[in-house]
Amino acid sequence: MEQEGVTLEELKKKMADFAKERDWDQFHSPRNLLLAMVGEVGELSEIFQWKGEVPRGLPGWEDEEKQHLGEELSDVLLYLVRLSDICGVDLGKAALRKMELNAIKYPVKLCKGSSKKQTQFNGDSGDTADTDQGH
Ligand SMILES: Nc1ccn([C@H]2C[C@H](O)[C@@H](COP(=O)(O)OP(=O)(O)OP(=O)(O)O)O2)c(=O)n1
Repeated sequence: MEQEGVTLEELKKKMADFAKERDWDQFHSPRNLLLAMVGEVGELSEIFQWKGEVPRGLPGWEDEEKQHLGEELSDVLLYLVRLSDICGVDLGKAALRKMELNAIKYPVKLCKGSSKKQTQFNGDSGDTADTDQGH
C-alpha cells in the first residue's frame, strides 16, 4: 500500500481504475470533478480555519490532525489529476512547462527576496521577458 516516489502517471492510472471498477466514469465529467475538487479545497481550508498563521512543519499538531491534513491534500491532488486526465491535459508536462514560464517571468536577479508580483517590478528595469499570455 505504502509507496515511495509515486508519479502523477501512477495516480492517474489508479484513479482511472478506481472509477472504472465502480462504473463511475459517467460521474467523472470535467465540471463534476472541478466542483468535487473545489469542495475538497474547502475541506482543506477548514483545517486551518481560525487557527491564525501556523509555523512551517506544523509543530504541536496532533498526529491525527496531520493525518487528516494529508487526506484532504490527497483528495485535492487526486481530483486535480483526474480532472487533468479527463480534459486530456498531461499535468506533469504542463506543470514543468509552467515552471519554465515562471522562471522567465520572475528572474532571480530581479526577484530574489521580494514577493512582489511581476507587474510591480516589471517597470523598474524593463528587462523581464513578458510571458503573460493574457490568462
Ligand atoms: N465520485 C467520486 C467520489 C469519491 N471519489 C474519491 C476521490 C477522493 O479522493 C475521495 C472523496 O471521497 P468523499 O466524497 O467521500 O470525500 P471525503 O473523503 O472528503 O469524505 P467527507 O466529505 O465525508 O469528509 O474519493 C471519486 O474519485 N469519485
